[in-house]
Amino acid sequence: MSSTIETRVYSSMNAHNPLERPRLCRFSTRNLSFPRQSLEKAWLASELAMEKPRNRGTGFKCRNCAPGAGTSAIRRKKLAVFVSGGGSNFRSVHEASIGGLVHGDVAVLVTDKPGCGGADYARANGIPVILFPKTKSSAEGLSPIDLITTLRNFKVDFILLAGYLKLIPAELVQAYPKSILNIHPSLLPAFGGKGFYGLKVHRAVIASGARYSGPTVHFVDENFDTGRILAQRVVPVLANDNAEELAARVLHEEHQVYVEVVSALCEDRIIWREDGVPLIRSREDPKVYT
Ligand SMILES: Nc1nc2c(c(=O)[nH]1)N[C@@H](CN(C=O)c1ccc(C(=O)N[C@@H](CCC(=O)O)C(=O)O)cc1)CN2
Ligand SMILES: NCC(=O)N[C@@H]1O[C@H](COP(=O)([O-])[O-])[C@@H](O)[C@H]1O
Repeated sequence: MSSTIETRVYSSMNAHNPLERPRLCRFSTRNLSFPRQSLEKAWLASELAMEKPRNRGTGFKCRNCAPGAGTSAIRRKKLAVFVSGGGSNFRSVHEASIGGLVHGDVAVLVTDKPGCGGADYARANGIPVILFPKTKSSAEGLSPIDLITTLRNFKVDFILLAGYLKLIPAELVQAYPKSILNIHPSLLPAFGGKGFYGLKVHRAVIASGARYSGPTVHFVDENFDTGRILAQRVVPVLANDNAEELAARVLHEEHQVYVEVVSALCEDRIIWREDGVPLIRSREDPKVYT
């Protein structure tokens, strides 16, 4: 069996231009820590995504559209989720998608750790897994431009970072304006930025004497954790908390708030205030924003 997979990569602008000659990409399957089939599946799904857009019924009937707008079908969105670890937030969003709480589908999982729990969950659920970024140790990873092309081929609308530990490059941020979210386990802008991830965040919160903490969902810009804040939840920091206990309390809230935010995102209920602050329009009462 060849140790190379060749596939076509179209420019992100003309994915369907029959006249465009696609670039030939070769992916070595040697030393792949995840089965060759995953990569083939990713490219096959990518090809299928280009040729046969999935038709998932007539679309979502919006019960709470602005008065006079009547019911209008809202297109079901396509999501890419980026993980580096266990993937419990990814799992929460995926389960909400299957359960009907999120009007979207996870089209692809992107990771820098192909052996992580999130990647295992994706493979077990038939979701293509893509390795990003390309590094010295993982030559099979995609370059930013190839990742963008692949996401376009999957028709991805929104990117959700969920415990992804690498800096998203400016090219990707610019290719998906106001369309990349991240969940961070502290009340930003406190305890964010380079070096603040996982238990390190909770250790810093406890050491600071802060009495409250909680998750922040924010839009992603070119820097770590400086994008516009969209949602937060608050939990108490107890006097005898250790980092693991606080992490578990915050993570429970993360699973709730990320599903609520992604649900709003997929139902086009995010609006931008004139000062640039994003707000979520209530599904129950369109006059209420949080
Ligand atoms: N362009 C952006 N990329 C990413 C953002 C972002 O807001 N903008 N958020 C992070 C997620 N994150 C916090 O929510 C975060 C992740 C990782 C780090 C960090 O310091 N990473 C280390 C490397 C860790 C590793 O590879 O094991 C580092 O860069 O030195 C800070 C914050 C995801 N990307
Ligand atoms: N700064 C980024 C960061 O620390 N993200 C955090 O990593 C964990 C991933 O858990 P999960 O893999 O079970 O979703 C979550 O607590 C998330 O907030």
